[in-house]
Amino acid sequence: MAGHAPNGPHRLRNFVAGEFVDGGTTFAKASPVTGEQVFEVDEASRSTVDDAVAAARAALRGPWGRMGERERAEVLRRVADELEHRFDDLVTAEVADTGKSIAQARTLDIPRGAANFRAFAEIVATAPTESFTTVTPTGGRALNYALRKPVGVVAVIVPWNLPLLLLTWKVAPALACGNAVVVKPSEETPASATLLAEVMAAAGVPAGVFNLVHGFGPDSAGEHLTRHPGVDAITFTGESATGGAIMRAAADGVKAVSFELGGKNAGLVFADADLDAAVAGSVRSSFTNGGQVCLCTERIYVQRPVFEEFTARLAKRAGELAYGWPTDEATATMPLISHQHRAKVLGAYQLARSEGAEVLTGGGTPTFGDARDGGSYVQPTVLTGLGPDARTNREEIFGPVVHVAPFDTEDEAYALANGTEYGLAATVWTRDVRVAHRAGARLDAGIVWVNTWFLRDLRTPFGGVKASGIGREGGVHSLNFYSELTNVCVDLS
Ligand SMILES: NC(=O)c1ccc[n+]([C@@H]2O[C@H](COP(=O)([O-])OP(=O)(O)OC[C@H]3O[C@@H](n4cnc5c(N)ncnc54)[C@H](O)[C@@H]3O)[C@@H](O)[C@H]2O)c1
Ligand SMILES: O=C/C=C/C=C(\O)C(=O)O
Repeated sequence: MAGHAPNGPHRLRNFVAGEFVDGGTTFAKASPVTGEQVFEVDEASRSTVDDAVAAARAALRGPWGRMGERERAEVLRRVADELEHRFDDLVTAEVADTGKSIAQARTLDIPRGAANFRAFAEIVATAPTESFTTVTPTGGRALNYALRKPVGVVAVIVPWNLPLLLLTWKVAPALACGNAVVVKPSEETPASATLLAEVMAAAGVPAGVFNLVHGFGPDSAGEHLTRHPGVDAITFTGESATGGAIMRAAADGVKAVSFELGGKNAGLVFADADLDAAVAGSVRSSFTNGGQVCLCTERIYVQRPVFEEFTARLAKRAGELAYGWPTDEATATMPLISHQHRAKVLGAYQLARSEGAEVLTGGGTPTFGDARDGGSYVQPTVLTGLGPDARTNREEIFGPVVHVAPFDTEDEAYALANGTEYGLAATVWTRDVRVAHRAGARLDAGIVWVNTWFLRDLRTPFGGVKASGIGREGGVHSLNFYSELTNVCVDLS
């Protein structure tokens, strides 16, 4: 990001009321690839968070608050244009923060940023509201219709795995509905969010509509923001335990929350499946982004007649995933986000062994003989041999690891898949259309993919059941969270 004034090389500031501002203290952001510092980040103090919330409130009283839906949609399209204009800078920022491959950042993360703004420009401009004609007690008529109004100041708190994608997935509908936002990206991924602030300014988004505060969770910008009395609603993506902490913080102000949380997602491979597609799809669903996608598969259940073949092929493919620098086009792996997260994932590998798992491939760390040995890499890992009650099969690991086990009947497959506290996504591989539809009905998950994974239509409901979330975002569901409906009842008699 060198040379992009006003941030300057390696220094990432907060963005409040249309200006980049210091935080008082700074923290270091390290590269997951080498462990070396890549950015110095200004941590927002409590008073910076106060200023950001006040700026957002003021913006609601300004021109932004008087714009109609179509005008806001036009602003969103300009933001998308500007994101595309800054495409290469955003790719560089995302790769620097996460160590993900440049090929993935170019094809998934950054294009989805612009797509989120274009999608919600369209959705907000076309979504209808309800209207009912009512018979009054005297036999006359009354007309009811609902008006969408902004919720107000929305706090947006997001994690580090798909930084720009997940941030814009919330900012775009929040702005589409006329809110002002204060966003707090993960302390691990401050860079693309800082560029988004520059994009907002360049696209002519009025000052104060988009504010950015950097920092950590507890006793830092995250907690200051979620406890702030000036915040009207909180939208959060991250771990289920953090969701609990934020819910407690939100309780005092009785703030609306929308939560997209953790997962322990199952893949089901039926014996009639196209096995080539099931293997290739399961490699994607287990190892994309280093397994650091909330939707990633960490448990695969395979119908017994194809269990041996599927498992051998999956393990072979996992062992062949190419290491490389993020800039190498062929790179298919990536480091975990930090040494701390790597310690957690290696602890899970160790736990699996102590529970009696057989390690079919991986299970440790690679060595490179170069600067990457200072990074946070682990080997893609395939495990087998554990029962459904093993902690390895119940607790989210959030790394490139999957456990494979056999099943016999369809009923057993659903019981195994549903046997965790989580319920975000499931992936089903079958050629039987009846099984496909039954799986959709029987799986306790917010999203069921059949013969595919992570295929997204931004109009569809997205979220999790059980510990995987509260509420749905996507399409009109996002509009429902980011706006308040006022029902107007006019007696016509
Ligand atoms: N369901 C989904 O759509 C989805 C998407 C992506 C990631 N995730 C989940 O996110 C997790 C990985 O991300 P992570 O490690 O960054 O999650 P995390 O919960 O540790 O952190 C997420 C964000 O919350 C902030 N935070 C932490 N504690 C806070 C507090 N007490 N108050 C306010 N803010 C606080 C962090 O600084 C960060 O910005 C995994 O569990 C993954 O499944 C879920
Ligand atoms: O890591 C979680 C990925 C979430 C993906 C989305 O929120 C999305 O595709 O909109």
